[in-house]
Amino acid sequence: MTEAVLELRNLTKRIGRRNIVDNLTFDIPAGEVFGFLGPNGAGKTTTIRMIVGLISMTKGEVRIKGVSVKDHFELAMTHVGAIVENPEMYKFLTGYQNLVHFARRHSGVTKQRIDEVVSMLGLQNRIHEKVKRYSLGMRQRLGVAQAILHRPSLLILDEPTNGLDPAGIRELRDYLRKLTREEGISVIVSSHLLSEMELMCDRVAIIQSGKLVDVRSMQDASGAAQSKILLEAGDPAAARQLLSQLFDASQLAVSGPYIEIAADKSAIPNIARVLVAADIEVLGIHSVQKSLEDQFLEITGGEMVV
Ligand SMILES: Nc1ncnc2c1ncn2[C@@H]1O[C@H](COP(=O)(O)OP(=O)(O)OP(=O)(O)O)[C@@H](O)[C@H]1O
Repeated sequence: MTEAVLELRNLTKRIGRRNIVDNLTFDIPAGEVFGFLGPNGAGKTTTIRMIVGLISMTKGEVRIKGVSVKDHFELAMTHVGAIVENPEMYKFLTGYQNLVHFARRHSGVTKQRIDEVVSMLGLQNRIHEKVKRYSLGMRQRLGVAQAILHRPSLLILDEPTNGLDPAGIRELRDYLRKLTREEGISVIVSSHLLSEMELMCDRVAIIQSGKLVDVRSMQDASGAAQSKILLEAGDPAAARQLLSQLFDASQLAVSGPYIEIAADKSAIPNIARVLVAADIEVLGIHSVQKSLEDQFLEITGGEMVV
Protein backbone atom coordinates (compact mmCIF):
# COMPACT_ATOMS: atom_id res chain seq x y z
CA MET A 1 0.00 0.00 0.00
CA THR A 2 1.31 3.48 -0.81
CA GLU A 3 2.11 5.65 2.15
CA ALA A 4 -0.46 8.34 2.87
CA VAL A 5 0.86 11.84 2.25
CA LEU A 6 -1.46 13.27 4.89
CA GLU A 7 -2.92 11.43 7.88
CA LEU A 8 -5.43 13.02 10.22
CA ARG A 9 -6.26 11.16 13.41
CA ASN A 10 -9.01 12.41 15.70
CA LEU A 11 -8.09 15.99 14.93
CA THR A 12 -10.03 18.30 17.22
CA LYS A 13 -10.09 22.03 17.93
CA ARG A 14 -12.04 23.26 20.91
CA ILE A 15 -12.67 26.96 21.36
CA GLY A 16 -14.67 27.93 24.42
CA ARG A 17 -17.19 25.17 24.93
CA ARG A 18 -17.50 24.17 21.31
CA ASN A 19 -15.59 21.67 19.19
CA ILE A 20 -15.09 23.69 16.02
CA VAL A 21 -13.30 20.70 14.50
CA ASP A 22 -14.47 17.43 15.97
CA ASN A 23 -12.50 14.17 15.72
CA LEU A 24 -11.57 14.28 12.03
CA THR A 25 -9.87 11.11 10.80
CA PHE A 26 -8.89 10.41 7.19
CA ASP A 27 -5.89 9.83 4.88
CA ILE A 28 -4.87 11.38 1.57
CA PRO A 29 -2.70 9.27 -0.75
CA ALA A 30 -0.10 10.57 -3.22
CA GLY A 31 -1.30 12.24 -6.41
CA GLU A 32 -4.87 12.90 -5.31
CA VAL A 33 -6.88 16.13 -5.53
CA PHE A 34 -8.88 16.05 -2.32
CA GLY A 35 -11.67 18.47 -1.44
CA PHE A 36 -12.91 19.76 1.90
CA LEU A 37 -16.54 20.52 1.23
CA GLY A 38 -18.81 22.15 3.75
CA PRO A 39 -21.04 25.16 4.32
CA ASN A 40 -19.63 28.41 5.70
CA GLY A 41 -18.45 27.94 9.26
CA ALA A 42 -18.14 24.13 8.93
CA GLY A 43 -14.53 24.18 10.14
CA LYS A 44 -12.59 23.85 6.88
CA THR A 45 -10.20 26.76 7.43
CA THR A 46 -9.65 25.80 11.07
CA THR A 47 -8.70 22.26 9.97
CA ILE A 48 -6.27 23.62 7.37
CA ARG A 49 -4.77 26.04 9.88
CA MET A 50 -4.07 23.13 12.24
CA ILE A 51 -2.52 21.05 9.44
CA VAL A 52 -0.04 23.82 8.62
CA GLY A 53 0.61 24.71 12.27
CA LEU A 54 -0.93 28.21 12.20
CA ILE A 55 -2.98 27.24 15.25
CA SER A 56 -2.55 24.51 17.83
CA MET A 57 -4.54 21.27 17.95
CA THR A 58 -6.65 20.57 21.03
CA LYS A 59 -6.45 16.83 20.45
CA GLY A 60 -5.37 14.36 17.80
CA GLU A 61 -2.54 14.00 15.37
CA VAL A 62 -1.53 15.24 11.92
CA ARG A 63 1.23 13.44 10.01
CA ILE A 64 2.65 14.62 6.72
CA LYS A 65 4.70 11.97 4.90
CA GLY A 66 4.71 10.14 8.22
CA VAL A 67 6.16 13.12 10.13
CA SER A 68 4.17 14.41 13.10
CA VAL A 69 3.33 18.13 12.83
CA LYS A 70 3.25 18.32 16.63
CA ASP A 71 6.61 16.64 17.27
CA HIS A 72 8.67 17.70 14.22
CA PHE A 73 7.01 20.83 12.92
CA GLU A 74 9.90 22.16 10.79
CA LEU A 75 10.54 18.83 9.12
CA ALA A 76 6.83 18.21 8.49
CA MET A 77 6.52 21.65 6.85
CA THR A 78 9.30 20.91 4.35
CA HIS A 79 6.72 18.62 2.70
CA VAL A 80 4.00 21.27 2.50
CA GLY A 81 3.20 24.21 0.24
CA ALA A 82 0.13 26.21 1.24
CA ILE A 83 -1.92 29.26 0.42
CA VAL A 84 -4.15 29.80 3.42
CA GLU A 85 -4.70 33.51 3.35
CA ASN A 86 -4.00 35.67 0.25
CA PRO A 87 -0.73 34.61 -1.34
CA GLU A 88 2.05 36.82 -0.11
CA MET A 89 3.67 38.73 -2.99
CA TYR A 90 5.25 42.03 -3.93
CA LYS A 91 3.10 43.85 -6.45
CA PHE A 92 5.82 46.24 -7.61
CA LEU A 93 8.18 43.40 -8.49
CA THR A 94 7.76 41.15 -11.51
CA GLY A 95 6.46 37.62 -11.14
CA TYR A 96 9.95 36.31 -11.73
CA GLN A 97 11.51 38.62 -9.11
CA ASN A 98 8.92 37.40 -6.63
CA LEU A 99 9.85 33.79 -7.32
CA VAL A 100 13.58 34.51 -6.95
CA HIS A 101 12.83 36.22 -3.65
CA PHE A 102 10.78 33.30 -2.30
CA ALA A 103 13.26 30.72 -3.60
CA ARG A 104 15.78 32.10 -1.08
CA ARG A 105 13.61 30.77 1.76
CA HIS A 106 14.45 27.23 0.81
CA SER A 107 17.76 25.59 0.18
CA GLY A 108 18.38 23.99 -3.17
CA VAL A 109 15.85 25.86 -5.34
CA THR A 110 17.79 26.41 -8.57
CA LYS A 111 17.13 28.80 -11.46
CA GLN A 112 16.21 25.72 -13.46
CA ARG A 113 13.54 24.83 -10.89
CA ILE A 114 12.10 28.34 -11.08
CA ASP A 115 11.85 28.06 -14.88
CA GLU A 116 10.28 24.62 -14.57
CA VAL A 117 7.59 25.89 -12.20
CA VAL A 118 6.91 28.95 -14.38
CA SER A 119 6.28 26.77 -17.38
CA MET A 120 4.24 24.23 -15.40
CA LEU A 121 1.82 26.99 -14.43
CA GLY A 122 1.81 28.51 -17.93
CA LEU A 123 3.23 31.84 -16.72
CA GLN A 124 6.16 32.11 -19.15
CA ASN A 125 4.66 34.87 -21.34
CA ARG A 126 3.93 37.27 -18.47
CA ILE A 127 6.51 36.32 -15.86
CA HIS A 128 8.62 39.46 -16.43
CA GLU A 129 5.67 41.82 -15.94
CA LYS A 130 4.95 43.50 -12.64
CA VAL A 131 2.49 41.58 -10.49
CA LYS A 132 0.25 44.66 -10.10
CA ARG A 133 -0.76 44.11 -13.73
CA TYR A 134 -1.75 40.48 -13.18
CA SER A 135 -5.36 39.28 -13.08
CA LEU A 136 -6.60 37.47 -9.97
CA GLY A 137 -6.21 34.12 -11.74
CA MET A 138 -2.59 34.90 -12.64
CA ARG A 139 -1.77 36.06 -9.14
CA GLN A 140 -3.14 32.82 -7.88
CA ARG A 141 -1.03 30.84 -10.34
CA LEU A 142 2.02 32.77 -9.19
CA GLY A 143 1.04 31.97 -5.59
CA VAL A 144 0.90 28.26 -6.44
CA ALA A 145 4.25 28.53 -8.27
CA GLN A 146 5.73 30.06 -5.12
CA ALA A 147 4.20 27.36 -2.94
CA ILE A 148 5.66 24.46 -4.96
CA LEU A 149 9.18 25.81 -5.56
CA HIS A 150 10.63 23.48 -2.91
CA ARG A 151 8.89 20.38 -4.36
CA PRO A 152 6.42 19.75 -1.53
CA SER A 153 4.43 16.50 -1.45
CA LEU A 154 1.27 18.27 -0.33
CA LEU A 155 -0.22 21.50 -1.66
CA ILE A 156 -3.02 23.10 0.36
CA LEU A 157 -5.27 25.79 -1.09
CA ASP A 158 -7.98 27.34 1.08
CA GLU A 159 -10.99 28.45 -1.02
CA PRO A 160 -8.89 28.79 -4.20
CA THR A 161 -11.89 29.50 -6.44
CA ASN A 162 -13.00 32.61 -4.52
CA GLY A 163 -13.37 35.48 -6.95
CA LEU A 164 -12.49 33.42 -10.04
CA ASP A 165 -14.76 33.38 -13.09
CA PRO A 166 -15.71 30.03 -14.72
CA ALA A 167 -12.73 30.19 -17.09
CA GLY A 168 -10.43 30.82 -14.12
CA ILE A 169 -11.90 27.84 -12.30
CA ARG A 170 -11.32 25.62 -15.32
CA GLU A 171 -7.70 26.81 -15.53
CA LEU A 172 -7.24 26.08 -11.85
CA ARG A 173 -8.56 22.57 -12.32
CA ASP A 174 -6.27 21.99 -15.30
CA TYR A 175 -3.10 23.08 -13.59
CA LEU A 176 -3.89 21.21 -10.38
CA ARG A 177 -4.32 18.05 -12.48
CA LYS A 178 -1.00 18.77 -14.16
CA LEU A 179 0.70 19.13 -10.79
CA THR A 180 -0.60 15.80 -9.55
CA ARG A 181 0.49 14.14 -12.79
CA GLU A 182 3.88 15.75 -13.30
CA GLU A 183 5.01 16.31 -9.72
CA GLY A 184 3.13 13.46 -8.02
CA ILE A 185 1.89 16.07 -5.55
CA SER A 186 -1.31 15.66 -3.50
CA VAL A 187 -3.60 18.68 -3.36
CA ILE A 188 -6.20 19.77 -0.80
CA VAL A 189 -8.72 22.39 -1.83
CA SER A 190 -11.55 23.70 0.32
CA SER A 191 -14.83 25.08 -0.92
CA HIS A 192 -18.47 25.42 0.00
CA LEU A 193 -19.54 24.79 -3.59
CA LEU A 194 -20.21 21.22 -4.65
CA SER A 195 -20.28 22.15 -8.34
CA GLU A 196 -16.65 23.31 -8.14
CA MET A 197 -15.51 20.28 -6.18
CA GLU A 198 -17.13 18.00 -8.68
CA LEU A 199 -14.95 19.46 -11.44
CA MET A 200 -11.73 19.46 -9.50
CA CYS A 201 -11.50 16.61 -7.03
CA ASP A 202 -10.93 12.86 -7.01
CA ARG A 203 -12.52 12.59 -3.55
CA VAL A 204 -14.21 14.95 -1.16
CA ALA A 205 -14.64 14.99 2.59
CA ILE A 206 -17.94 16.53 3.57
CA ILE A 207 -17.66 18.51 6.77
CA GLN A 208 -20.55 19.90 8.76
CA SER A 209 -20.38 21.57 12.17
CA GLY A 210 -16.78 20.39 12.53
CA LYS A 211 -17.64 16.73 11.94
CA LEU A 212 -16.79 14.47 9.04
CA VAL A 213 -20.08 13.44 7.49
CA ASP A 214 -18.71 11.36 4.62
CA VAL A 215 -15.73 10.84 2.33
CA ARG A 216 -16.71 10.13 -1.26
CA SER A 217 -15.03 9.41 -4.51
CA MET A 218 -16.44 11.73 -7.15
CA GLN A 219 -16.28 8.91 -9.66
CA ASP A 220 -18.42 6.55 -7.56
CA ALA A 221 -20.81 9.34 -6.77
CA SER A 222 -21.50 10.00 -10.44
CA GLY A 223 -21.46 6.33 -11.48
CA ALA A 224 -24.16 3.81 -12.17
CA ALA A 225 -24.29 2.67 -8.53
CA GLN A 226 -26.49 5.68 -7.88
CA SER A 227 -29.31 4.90 -10.30
CA LYS A 228 -32.73 3.74 -9.23
CA ILE A 229 -35.92 2.39 -10.82
CA LEU A 230 -39.31 3.97 -10.23
CA LEU A 231 -42.26 1.61 -10.53
CA GLU A 232 -45.94 2.47 -10.48
CA ALA A 233 -48.09 -0.65 -10.02
CA GLY A 234 -51.85 -1.28 -9.83
CA ASP A 235 -51.46 -2.99 -6.46
CA PRO A 236 -48.38 -1.45 -4.79
CA ALA A 237 -48.54 -3.67 -1.68
CA ALA A 238 -48.63 -6.87 -3.72
CA ALA A 239 -45.91 -5.56 -6.02
CA ARG A 240 -43.64 -4.77 -3.09
CA GLN A 241 -44.24 -8.18 -1.60
CA LEU A 242 -43.31 -9.84 -4.87
CA LEU A 243 -40.23 -7.68 -5.41
CA SER A 244 -38.92 -8.56 -1.96
CA GLN A 245 -38.19 -11.98 -3.45
CA LEU A 246 -35.88 -10.35 -6.03
CA PHE A 247 -34.29 -7.55 -3.99
CA ASP A 248 -33.01 -6.93 -0.46
CA ALA A 249 -35.32 -4.93 1.78
CA SER A 250 -32.70 -2.14 1.79
CA GLN A 251 -33.12 -1.78 -2.00
CA LEU A 252 -36.87 -1.19 -1.82
CA ALA A 253 -38.70 1.92 -0.66
CA VAL A 254 -42.22 3.22 -1.12
CA SER A 255 -42.44 6.85 -2.21
CA GLY A 256 -46.04 8.03 -2.70
CA PRO A 257 -47.58 5.98 -5.51
CA TYR A 258 -44.15 4.69 -6.54
CA ILE A 259 -41.93 1.87 -5.44
CA GLU A 260 -38.28 2.91 -5.59
CA ILE A 261 -35.85 0.12 -6.37
CA ALA A 262 -32.13 0.75 -5.92
CA ALA A 263 -30.92 -0.96 -9.07
CA ASP A 264 -29.90 0.04 -12.59
CA LYS A 265 -32.10 -0.26 -15.64
CA SER A 266 -30.85 -3.74 -16.61
CA ALA A 267 -33.22 -5.05 -13.89
CA ILE A 268 -36.35 -3.60 -15.58
CA PRO A 269 -37.21 -6.53 -17.94
CA ASN A 270 -37.09 -9.02 -15.08
CA ILE A 271 -39.22 -6.82 -12.80
CA ALA A 272 -41.83 -6.37 -15.54
CA ARG A 273 -41.90 -10.10 -16.29
CA VAL A 274 -42.39 -11.09 -12.65
CA LEU A 275 -45.18 -8.56 -12.08
CA VAL A 276 -47.07 -9.41 -15.24
CA ALA A 277 -46.79 -13.15 -14.50
CA ALA A 278 -48.41 -12.47 -11.10
CA ASP A 279 -51.18 -10.44 -12.76
CA ILE A 280 -50.11 -7.15 -11.17
CA GLU A 281 -50.68 -4.19 -13.49
CA VAL A 282 -47.57 -2.22 -14.42
CA LEU A 283 -48.69 1.40 -14.88
CA GLY A 284 -45.21 2.81 -15.32
CA ILE A 285 -41.59 1.78 -14.91
CA HIS A 286 -38.45 3.77 -15.64
CA SER A 287 -34.90 4.28 -14.51
CA VAL A 288 -33.60 7.58 -13.05
CA GLN A 289 -30.09 8.68 -12.28
CA LYS A 290 -29.72 10.31 -8.88
CA SER A 291 -27.80 13.53 -9.46
CA LEU A 292 -24.73 14.26 -7.43
CA GLU A 293 -26.62 17.18 -5.98
CA ASP A 294 -29.41 14.86 -4.75
CA GLN A 295 -26.88 12.55 -3.16
CA PHE A 296 -25.15 15.35 -1.29
CA LEU A 297 -28.39 16.91 -0.14
CA GLU A 298 -29.37 13.49 1.18
CA ILE A 299 -26.09 13.13 3.09
CA THR A 300 -26.15 16.61 4.58
CA GLY A 301 -29.88 16.77 5.29
CA GLY A 302 -30.40 19.61 2.82
CA GLU A 303 -27.90 22.07 4.21
CA MET A 304 -25.26 21.90 1.52
CA VAL A 305 -24.82 24.81 -0.85
CA VAL A 306 -24.76 23.53 -4.43
N1 LIG B 1 -10.69 31.99 17.09
C1 LIG B 1 -11.98 31.66 17.07
N2 LIG B 1 -12.77 31.91 18.14
C2 LIG B 1 -14.07 31.56 18.14
N3 LIG B 1 -14.69 30.94 17.13
C3 LIG B 1 -13.97 30.67 16.04
C4 LIG B 1 -12.58 31.00 15.94
N4 LIG B 1 -12.12 30.58 14.73
C5 LIG B 1 -13.18 30.03 14.11
N5 LIG B 1 -14.29 30.08 14.87
C6 LIG B 1 -15.63 29.55 14.52
O1 LIG B 1 -15.45 28.21 14.11
C7 LIG B 1 -16.34 27.87 13.07
C8 LIG B 1 -15.55 27.29 11.93
O2 LIG B 1 -14.81 28.30 11.28
P1 LIG B 1 -13.97 28.06 9.96
O3 LIG B 1 -13.42 29.38 9.53
O4 LIG B 1 -13.01 26.97 10.18
O5 LIG B 1 -15.08 27.56 8.94
P2 LIG B 1 -15.02 27.35 7.38
O6 LIG B 1 -15.62 26.03 7.13
O7 LIG B 1 -13.63 27.60 6.88
O8 LIG B 1 -15.99 28.45 6.86
P3 LIG B 1 -15.81 29.57 5.75
O9 LIG B 1 -16.15 28.89 4.46
O10 LIG B 1 -16.86 30.55 6.15
O11 LIG B 1 -14.42 30.09 5.83
C9 LIG B 1 -17.11 29.14 12.74
O12 LIG B 1 -18.35 29.04 13.38
C10 LIG B 1 -16.26 30.23 13.33
O13 LIG B 1 -17.06 31.31 13.72
